[in-house]
Amino acid sequence: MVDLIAKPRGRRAAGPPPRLDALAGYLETKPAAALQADNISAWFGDRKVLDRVSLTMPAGQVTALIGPSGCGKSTFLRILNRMHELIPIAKLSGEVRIGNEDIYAPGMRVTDARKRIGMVFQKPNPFPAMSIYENTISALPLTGVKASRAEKDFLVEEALKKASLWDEVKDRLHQPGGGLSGGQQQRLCIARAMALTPEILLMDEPASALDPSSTRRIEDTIAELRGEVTIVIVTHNMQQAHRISDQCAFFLASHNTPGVIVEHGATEAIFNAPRDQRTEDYVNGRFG
Ligand SMILES: Nc1ncnc2c1ncn2[C@@H]1O[C@H](COP(=O)(O)OP(=O)(O)OP(=O)(O)O)[C@@H](O)[C@H]1O
Repeated sequence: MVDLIAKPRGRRAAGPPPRLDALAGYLETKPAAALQADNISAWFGDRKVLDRVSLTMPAGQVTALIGPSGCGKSTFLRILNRMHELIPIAKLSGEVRIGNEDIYAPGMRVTDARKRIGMVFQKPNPFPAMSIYENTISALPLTGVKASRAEKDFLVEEALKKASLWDEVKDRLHQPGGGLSGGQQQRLCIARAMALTPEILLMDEPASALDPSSTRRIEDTIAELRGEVTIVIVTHNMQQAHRISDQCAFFLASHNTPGVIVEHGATEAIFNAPRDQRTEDYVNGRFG
């Protein structure tokens, strides 16, 4: 019997926790992992949209991918969790590693990569008729874990707390996820991703469909998750990139050439002392 209480990770639910034997391997300490992309090129059919992009996304940090529309940010993000390969005409070359593990290695199953790399999309996409509770743990079957009711209760509370949603929904966990506001639905999607205890969380413009106060809640949630999970976020909002990220990568695809990273580095340097004129122009809103 494994007692998980001895090895907590993140914030824990209040009250006496249940024994969590079924979740032992699941909840055990998994520190945030670095993500490394090397020489990533991508195509849709014959059209090359990314050209030899390399980027280190340090463990526990927030990396923002910025750049004008169509320069390949979302494509790059989808390559990081093997979603690109779902598109029939899509191809790619290069390597993506979590720690030392190549997520495209022949032995690595897509589901294994997805368990370690959560994703949140631009439009909140909870299952609308499914309860908040069931939404939160809807990806649990992917893990093969057979959790007891008490274990599920624990996991739901834990994940909703990580997504800063618990206090707002704890009294209506069995109501439909579709009944939440847009911002709450997006935090439910973050909870659903965090319920898989990922090492990496990818976010594709997670606040672009939300009002300013919901956007702020998402940013606060990202700040809370920093350190516990490695976050890679695509955003068009330069103030947001500045507020929430530790480092930025500026993507650009000029004159129908494939997207490249023009410059990357610490967020303060990208905003206050960029090396490339194009970066300076972009972060100051002169194009894009
Ligand atoms: N499914 C697809 N089929 C064909 N081409 C695609 C597909 N998805 C994206 N593209 C093309 O790949 C290029 C990069 O698109 P991508 O969505 O990655 O850019 P982006 O920087 O994320 O843009 P945005 O900021 O507007 O979301 C674009 O030229 C786009 O038209």
